[in-house]
Amino acid sequence: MELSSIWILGANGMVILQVAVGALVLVSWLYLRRGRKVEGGLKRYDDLPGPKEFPLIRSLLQVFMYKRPQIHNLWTDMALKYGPLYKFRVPFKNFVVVSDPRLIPAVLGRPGLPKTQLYKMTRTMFNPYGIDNLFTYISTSNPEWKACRKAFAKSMSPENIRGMFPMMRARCGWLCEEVRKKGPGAAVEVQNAMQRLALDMIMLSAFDMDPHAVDFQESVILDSLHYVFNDIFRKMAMPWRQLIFWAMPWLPSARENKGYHDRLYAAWADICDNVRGKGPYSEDDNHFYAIIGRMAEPDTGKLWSREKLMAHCGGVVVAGMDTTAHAVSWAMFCVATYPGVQDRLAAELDAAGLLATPSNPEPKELDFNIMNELPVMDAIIKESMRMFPVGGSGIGRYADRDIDLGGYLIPKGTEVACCLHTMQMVPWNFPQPTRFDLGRWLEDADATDSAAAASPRPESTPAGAAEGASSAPAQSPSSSDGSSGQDDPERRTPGAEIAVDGHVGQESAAPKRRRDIKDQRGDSLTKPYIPFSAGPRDCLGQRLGMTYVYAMMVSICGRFRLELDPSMGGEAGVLERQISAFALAVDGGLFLRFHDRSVAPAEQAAAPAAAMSGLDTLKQSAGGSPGRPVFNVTASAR
Ligand code: HEM
Repeated sequence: MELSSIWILGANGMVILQVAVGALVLVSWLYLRRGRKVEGGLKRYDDLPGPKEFPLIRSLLQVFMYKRPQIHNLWTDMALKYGPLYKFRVPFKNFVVVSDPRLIPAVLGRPGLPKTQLYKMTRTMFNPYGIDNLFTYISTSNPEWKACRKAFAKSMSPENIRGMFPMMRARCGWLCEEVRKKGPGAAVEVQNAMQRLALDMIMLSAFDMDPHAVDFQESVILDSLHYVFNDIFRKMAMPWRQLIFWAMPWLPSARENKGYHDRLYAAWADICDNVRGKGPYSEDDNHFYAIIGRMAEPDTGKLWSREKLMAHCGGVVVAGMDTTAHAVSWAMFCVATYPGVQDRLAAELDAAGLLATPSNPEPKELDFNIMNELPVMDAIIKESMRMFPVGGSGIGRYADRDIDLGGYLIPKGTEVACCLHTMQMVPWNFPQPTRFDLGRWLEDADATDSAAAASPRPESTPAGAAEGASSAPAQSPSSSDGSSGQDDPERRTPGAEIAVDGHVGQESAAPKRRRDIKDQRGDSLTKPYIPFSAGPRDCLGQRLGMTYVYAMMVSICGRFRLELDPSMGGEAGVLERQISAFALAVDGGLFLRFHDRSVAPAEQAAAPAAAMSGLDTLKQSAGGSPGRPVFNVTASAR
């Protein structure tokens, strides 16, 4: 203000002016604040941070401009920018994306939120009648979901899984023999190979049926599933696709679509007939096929219809097969790629007698209990499931009422994404999240030696972190919990009798699991490590799945030294080709070279390069997204 004005106003006038300005500022602030509050003292959804919006299309442009199949990376990149709770709007749909573990109970806990209706679209994978299965029931208040969940859980007891273990071991050994036959250094598309192994294991475990997928027979299930997965994603993006097929069934694409679906339904129906054929079952038979074969309608007491059985049998196969296969594939990728990891693992397996060498070509037979004594393996599996959670862009929930999330009123109808990848790959939950760091899971400091920088993504802390509860969640070092009881970290590792600080019988310098895993208990739903999801809809088969993963990893890593095939373009090439399909996968296949540890390096060098055959993948020629593997074993080499 100029001196002349002071002179005009005088000293008192200046004071009055200052008070007036101050009052104006205060009143405006109070007014604005009042405008931002809604009933109950909550802030408005509109006030959440989030990406730029345009008229009509809102943030749709960001989705199209992003590498579309990498939706998990889009969620994570935005979380790095907008914080642990942000909004994302496209025409007719409002989203919030949550990566603050303290908000998990409100989303995934009890009562939590129902699943998004998108899950219903996966029903076409299992039957043409729109019948639900455990995975597609929307609400936990549905009595059918409750009854199934309770009944099926009995088949996942540690005793049952222990009983299945010899089968798992044999099947893993069988796969290793097939790979050995290819010769030293064979390049194997591991996603396909692990799907074959996992399909055999889940079919044998659940139904006592042997699809012989590891010996590379044609598999209708694998062949059709790939097409059907893609079809579901396409229908989500283009809802009119179904209408076109329905209205014009003579179109070649419509006929192809029907053909794939019909073949898959026939496979599920075959399983149902097998289940029925083995019955009737006694009440104390807790095999999965017996439990499902006894399931009856509560009102009539009649056994489930064939159609309903189809929905549930197919559901278990798909839920168990694809997840397990991709979890193992990612773990193998980590072993092959991150420096020092393979050597540490080899030392641990060697000490346990589980490593093949030229002088000891057949390692000790894998024992169910020994898996609890391999902390490095344990850490590798956990860390790979942190960085590459197969449920990548899930978990989708839906606000069926107005809810309070982190102090914001989220209106009814909002889609609530609890993206596992985001939750596990942001620095406020895991410091240096793109670093493959065994030290997160082991007590010894050396573990961090086997870490490596992994991703081109910046590791910034959130700029626009939502106010209130979501700005800086507690860091969590290690394993998750959930509410089903199965995912207690101690029990999730195979075998009920895990030694948490275990590595029994080794000298004190040996690595140990972190003791603080125990501290996680009692606070189960607020940990950011949730590769099996959390709460009442967490993974029913996580104990079984982890046992598969351990058995596969120990068998394969004990017999082969893994190397990322040069055609993959190194770690960056693989990360670039990640896609959020039904599970987090590598587009076009993940090729690793398998070097037989029982063959001396000099002999390996002299041996002819392996011809790739049944273990390979081809580019999908029709129906699927280009570059995705097909599972046709008759396919020739890439
Ligand atoms: C390493 C292996 C596995 C991983 C990482 C995994 C992960 C998951 C995740 C993240 C979910 C929650 C999905 C969602 O809400 O969208 C889930 C659900 C489920 N999983 Fe798994 N899974 C694995 C193995 C298995 C196996 C072997 C089985 C079967 C026998 C199985 C059966 C199920 C079922 C039935 C559900 C739905 C449960 C419900 O909604 O009540 N999973 N799994």
